[in-house]
Amino acid sequence: METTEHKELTKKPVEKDKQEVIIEIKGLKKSFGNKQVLKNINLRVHRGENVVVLGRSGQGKSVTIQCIVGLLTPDAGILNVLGQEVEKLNDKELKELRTKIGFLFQGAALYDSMTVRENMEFALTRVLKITEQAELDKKVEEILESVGLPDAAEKMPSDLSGGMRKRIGLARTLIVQPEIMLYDEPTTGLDPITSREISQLILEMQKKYKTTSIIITHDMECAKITADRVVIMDDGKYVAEGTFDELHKSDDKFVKSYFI
Ligand SMILES: Nc1ncnc2c1ncn2[C@@H]1O[C@H](COP(=O)(O)OP(=O)(O)OP(=O)(O)O)[C@@H](O)[C@H]1O
Repeated sequence: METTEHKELTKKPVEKDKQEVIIEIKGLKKSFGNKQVLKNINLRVHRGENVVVLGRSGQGKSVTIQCIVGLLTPDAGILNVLGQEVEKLNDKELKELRTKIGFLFQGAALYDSMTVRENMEFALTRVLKITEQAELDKKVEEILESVGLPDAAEKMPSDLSGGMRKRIGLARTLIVQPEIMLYDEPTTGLDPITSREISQLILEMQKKYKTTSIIITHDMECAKITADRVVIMDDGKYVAEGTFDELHKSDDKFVKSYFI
């Protein structure tokens, strides 16, 4: 397995009041038929912050991030992303906003018929409109180095292990320099050691590329490694919020149940 050693990074507490708000969600509601999934979601994410969202299955964590990128339309509430109200954007503006947001969903979403290099170059030409080969080569080399797979450029996605696919998926997302990263269960399906490496890599990439991230996970080690702040979602609302350590020490029975 190709891996690199990732040194433990220390997290400095984010001085929230001094930081620009990058994502602001107020009173978000969303129903499907007669099922109200989001009842009242309120969240502010500051520049450079990693916010982890915990919650049982089917609580609407993924629905929330789909609303953030305008893939789902909320029934009520305000969603402000990078200073723009998502609901008020036309198709062109929404497309433009999405180029500033990277997604890492459960399947790493690589094109299987393209090599790793072609996957990266495709993203670069499509989003950043880079066409000069020397610049493409430089960016591909740099990002593969960053994710610890400098020799993977000519490989096909089918030749990669699950952990390597996640790294390459992360590289393909980060290569276009998104301001916001949205991770939906980035460590699902990986063994504990690879999961830890991916969590460490998410933290490392946040520091290096200064992205602002929302990370949905059921993996408590991922939460511990990556989170500046953790929110817990239940019954369509965020019911607890704090640093990982604050929530870990909570006396609240419901919050405690996540840390057993
Ligand atoms: N497009 C849709 N149409 C109808 N129902 C949907 C749609 N998207 C999500 N839902 C429903 O909304 C609820 C919340 O789904 P969501 O995927 O956000 O949960 P989650 O908290 O992310 O769960 P998990 O941790 O299992 O991924 C589920 O009951 C799901 O079936």
